Amino acid sequence: MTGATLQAIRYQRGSLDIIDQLLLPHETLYIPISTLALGHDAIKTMKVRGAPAIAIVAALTLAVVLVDAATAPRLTTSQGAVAFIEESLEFLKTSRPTAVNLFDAAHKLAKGVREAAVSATSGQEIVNKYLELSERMLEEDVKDNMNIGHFGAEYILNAWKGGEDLRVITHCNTGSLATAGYGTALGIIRALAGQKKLTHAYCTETRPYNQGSRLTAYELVYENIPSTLITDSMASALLSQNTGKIAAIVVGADRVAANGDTANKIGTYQLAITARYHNVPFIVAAPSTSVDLNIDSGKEIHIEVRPAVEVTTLRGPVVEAPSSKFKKDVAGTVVSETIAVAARGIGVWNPSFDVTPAELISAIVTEKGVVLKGDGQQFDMKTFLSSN
Ligand SMILES: CSC[C@@H](O)[C@@H](O)C(=O)COP(=O)(O)O
Repeated sequence: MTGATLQAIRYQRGSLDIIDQLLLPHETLYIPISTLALGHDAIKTMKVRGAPAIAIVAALTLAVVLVDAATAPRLTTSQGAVAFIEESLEFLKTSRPTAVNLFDAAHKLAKGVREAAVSATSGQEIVNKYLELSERMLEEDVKDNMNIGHFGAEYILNAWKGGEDLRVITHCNTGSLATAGYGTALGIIRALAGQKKLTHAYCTETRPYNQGSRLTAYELVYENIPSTLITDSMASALLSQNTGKIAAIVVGADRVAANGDTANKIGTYQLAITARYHNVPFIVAAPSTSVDLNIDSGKEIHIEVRPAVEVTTLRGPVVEAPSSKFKKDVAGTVVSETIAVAARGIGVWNPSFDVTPAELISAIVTEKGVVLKGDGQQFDMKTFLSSN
């Protein structure tokens, strides 16, 4: 392990840079996010992605904009500043619909500045409050992930009866690139590897956007964690050929309903089904900011449907080459190559997420601890979160 994890988000007061994840794994390029439009576009086009990272980039985009515009007439009064913050957050919320973290962060930030406005005498006080709240979110996400890593590793090790050879499978990307740092499901893998308890991690390619092969594989290689890439369709074969060696399938979440139903990257549901068939624990790792207590079940989750081009092509730079060899557009921005992999004219369905029923989930690991099913074989996220 290298010790230092990748930093997808670089922030200091007044400036925000993110790794352009569309260029990974071939190019690690930080791009500045200095306006609401750039922040919105970075989330919508998936230059940054992953539920916690989306929320933090949205929150910090507005922090940067507020520092830049601190002397604007609109921000001089506390009411003007609150109105600007609320409008900006509403705009940022339209970037992607499924991960609840964005909505949770926007709600908490708007509530925080509204409360501050009761006694504030200037717009600057409101801006300062916003900066304090949004910067705290960045710090807390890393801490939360480390706790998820700790609790998840402990849960897997306690449940594992298979001896020294402990392997896990993960899906999509839930690591440093998807969060403020360390990661959720990948944080658990990181914690197991750090304790020298992990023999091997398998990551799925995660079509159509390939977060697994492009991002998770990159993080696993970067961290020197013994690992193997499989295509999504190989998971059942892997489980059947490694009976007694796979300790768990560990995934992240974009939204967990009050009953534990979990929306996560498309393909998660079929992994949960195969985990049940092969009697392997299926573990969801997510911060409490991914839990949506406003919805009783996964039926209420809005699933984002993304452009057909993600399915009909393989995106991303196609050759490993120094940045000078990448195509650039007129503005000098690196442009990804695209390879068509489908017959022209075919119809496409591209839901970005699916919902795994709570019934198929063994445990939900949060920063507050591990949520297990009660006597009725059901999760009660509300009771767990209010009592921990
Ligand atoms: C810690 S990230 C958890 C999830 O957000 C992750 O598994 C996922 O589904 C990401 O989807 P993406 O479409 O890449 O934003």
